[in-house]
Amino acid sequence: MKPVDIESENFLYHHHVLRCKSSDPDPFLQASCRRKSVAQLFYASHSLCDASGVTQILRKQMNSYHALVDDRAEKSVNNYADGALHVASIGSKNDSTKWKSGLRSNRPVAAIRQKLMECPGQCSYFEVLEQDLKTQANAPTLDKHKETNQRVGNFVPKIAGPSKLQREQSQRETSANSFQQSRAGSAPLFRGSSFDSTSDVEGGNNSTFWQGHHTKSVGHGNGGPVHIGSNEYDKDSFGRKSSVQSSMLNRNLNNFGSRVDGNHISNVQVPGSGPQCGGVNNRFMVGGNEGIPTQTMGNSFGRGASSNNFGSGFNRNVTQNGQKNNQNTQAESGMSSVQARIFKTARDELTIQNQKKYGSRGGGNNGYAMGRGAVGGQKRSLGTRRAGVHGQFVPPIKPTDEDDFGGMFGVKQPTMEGEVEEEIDERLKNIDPKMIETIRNEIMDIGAPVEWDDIAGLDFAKKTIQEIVVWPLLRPDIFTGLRKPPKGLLLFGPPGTGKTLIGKCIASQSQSTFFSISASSLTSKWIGDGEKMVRALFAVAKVHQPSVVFIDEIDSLLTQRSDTEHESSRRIKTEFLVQLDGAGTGDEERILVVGATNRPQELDEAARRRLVKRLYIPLPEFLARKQIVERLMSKERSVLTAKEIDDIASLTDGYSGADMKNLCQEASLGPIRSISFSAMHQITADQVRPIALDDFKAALQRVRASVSNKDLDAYVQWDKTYGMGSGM
Ligand SMILES: Nc1ncnc2c1ncn2[C@@H]1O[C@H](COP(=O)(O)OP(=O)(O)OP(=O)(O)O)[C@@H](O)[C@H]1O
Repeated sequence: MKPVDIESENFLYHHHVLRCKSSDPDPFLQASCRRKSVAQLFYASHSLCDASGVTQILRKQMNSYHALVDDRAEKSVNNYADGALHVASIGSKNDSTKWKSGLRSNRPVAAIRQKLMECPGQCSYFEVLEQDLKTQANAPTLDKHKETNQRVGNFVPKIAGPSKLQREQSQRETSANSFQQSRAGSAPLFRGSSFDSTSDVEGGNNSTFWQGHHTKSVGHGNGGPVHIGSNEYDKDSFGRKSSVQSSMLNRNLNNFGSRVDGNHISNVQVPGSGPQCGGVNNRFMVGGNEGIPTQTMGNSFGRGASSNNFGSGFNRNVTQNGQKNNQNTQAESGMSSVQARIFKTARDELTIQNQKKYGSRGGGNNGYAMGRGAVGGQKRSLGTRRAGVHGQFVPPIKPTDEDDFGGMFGVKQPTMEGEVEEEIDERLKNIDPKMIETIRNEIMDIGAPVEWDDIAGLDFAKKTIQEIVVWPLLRPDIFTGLRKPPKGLLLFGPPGTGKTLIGKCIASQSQSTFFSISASSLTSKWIGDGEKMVRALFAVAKVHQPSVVFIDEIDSLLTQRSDTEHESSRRIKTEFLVQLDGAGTGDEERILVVGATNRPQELDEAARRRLVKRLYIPLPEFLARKQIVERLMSKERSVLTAKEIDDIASLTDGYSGADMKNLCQEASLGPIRSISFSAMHQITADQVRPIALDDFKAALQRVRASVSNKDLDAYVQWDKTYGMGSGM
C-alpha cells in the first residue's frame, strides 16, 4: 500500500491539515496544530503501513513543522521574546511590552555550532563558547562595552566550569570564594559583553540546539530566561495567554535564582547539560537578585528589559556586600535614588544591620552567606546576638567581697566588662534558685551558739555525740577509715528533753552549718517539689559543709512505707533515703543528718538503718532538773536557796526539760501576781519582789509533767531494742 494513499485516505490527516490551514494565522497556534497533526498522523500511519512508509509521510509534515518553529521573523514562533514578554507582562502595567526584541537574524546562533563542527578535536561546546566570549570581551569596541555596561551594570560574572559535577556543586555552595574572588578583581572568564544579546549565547535557538530535550527553554538575551516547563509548542507552552504560565514563569525565575551563586554564574547551561538556555543577561540580573523572593524576581523580570533594572538587580546584590559598593554601583549605573530603593526582606535587613554592628566577625564573607540560599558560610541564626543573662545587667547594689548569702553561691567575681557576676557553685547549678532561697531563709538556722553546758544532764548522750560526731567533724583527718563518723544520728525520746537543743549544740560545737527542717517545710502542693527540696537541701548542705541537717519529727517524714500513702510523700521519702545512703552525701562529704523523734517505733526501717547512731534522750534526772532551775533562776531575781532548789528538783520527778522551763516561767510570774492591779501602774521593776519557793509551789499546781510513764516505758523498750542505751 502506498503511503500517499494512506495520507489521502486518512481522515485525521485531512482533518488536521484543514484545521491548520484554516485556523488562526497566529504562528504559535499553527505550530501547535501542526505538532498535534504530526503526532496523530504518526499513530494513524503506523497502524497502516511499514516504517519506511511512516517516515515518508512524516518527513513532509515534520519539515513543514520545523520550518514554522524555526522561523525567526518578528512575531514568529522562534522569536520568543514576544511570548516571553507577554507572559511577564501579565497583570503588570509597564513598558516591557513595548520592548523590542534584541535578537538579530543577521547573527545566527548557529555560529557556535559551526565552530564546534570545525573544531578538529573533541571540542566541547563550552570551550568554544569561552573562546568566543573572550574574543568579544577583549574587543576594543567602546560602544560595545558601553552598551554592555548599560545592560548589566558593571557586573563581572564568572562562568564556572562546564562539568556537571562542578555545576551541581556550585549550585549548592555559597559561592563565597567566587564572590570574594570577583570582588578582589580576579580575572573573570567572561565579561559582560560576552552576554550581549548579539553574542552566540543566545537562548533563542532552542529548537536548533536542544532538539530532543524534554524541556524547552525560551529566552532572550535582554529579556531573560523564560523557562517554559513543557515541550509542547502549543499556545500555552509558549506562555502567552495562560495565567498558569505566569506562575510557572515565576517559578522558573525562582529556579534561576536558586541556581545562580551570588555573583558567580555557575549555571550557564550548555547543550546536553540541562534544559535551560535562556537569556544570559537576565541571569545576571537574577544572580544579582540572589536571595530575593519569588515575587520580587517576577517583578524584576517585568522590568527586566530596561537596562536600569539590570543595574537594580545587581545593585541589590552589592547592597548585601557593603554599602560602599552599593553606592558606587548606583552611581555607575546612573540609578536614581527612587530606583535604588529596592525591596529588602527582613533577613536582608538583619544581615546589613549585623554587618554594621559586628563587622565581618563570624563569617568570612561578611554575612553575604546569610543571604537566602547561602549554604555553608556563616551560621544562620535567628534574632540578634544575645549577651547572656547577665549581659547588660548592672546590679543596683554595690557588690561586696562576699555575697549576701554567706558564700552560698560563691564569691561574686568581676567580669571583663566590669560588672559583678555571681559565680554559682557547680553543685547548685541544677537546683532551682527559689528552693535555694527557701532553704537559705527558712531552713538554715543561724541562731545563737549553744554550749554543752546549756544542756542540763544527758551526760552520756553529750559524751557520745562528742565522740562520734563533733570531733570527727572538727578533725576529719584523724577520723578516717573505721573511725569515720556516721552520717546519721537519731535522737529519740520524750518531747521537750532537749533533742533540738542537742542538734544546735552539735552544729555550734562542730562549727558546722545548721539546717533545721521538718516535714512541713518539705511538703509542697506541687507534686515533685518535695523531693526537689530534699535534693536542694543536701546540695546546699554540701556547699556549706561541714553541715548538720537536723530533721525534727523525722518520723513524720520517714514513716514506714505503706500501700496507702500518697505518692508524693513516698517520693520524698525515697529521695531522702537516697540522699542519706550516700548518693547525696559521699564519703568525703562532712554532712551529718540528725533526726529527732518522739515516736521512733514508727520510723521506716530503711531510715532507721541509715541513722546508725540512735541515742535515747531521756527525761532529765534530778541533777539535770536542778541544773535547769539553777541556770534559769540565775538570770532572775530569786531568793531560792540551794536546799529549796533541791526541793524543787525533787518535786519535779518526771518533768522534761521543757516542763522544767515552763515551771520556772510560771514561778517567775508569782511576784507579779502578788502586785495589786492598782499598784501595777506605779511600781518599778526593782520594787517587784524576787522569786521564792512559794512561787514554785504555786507553779507546780499549774505545770504538770507532759510525759506519761507509759510512754517512757515504750522509749526504754525501743532503746533496748534499737538504741545505744543510756550508758549505765
Ligand atoms: N536537757 C536540757 N537542758 C536544758 N534545757 C532543756 C533541756 N531539755 C529541754 N530543755 C529546754 O526545753 C526546751 C525545749 O527543748 P527541745 O526543743 O530541745 O526539746 P525536744 O526534745 O526537741 O522536744 P520535741 O521532741 O518536742 O521537739 C529547750 O528550749 C530548753 O529550754
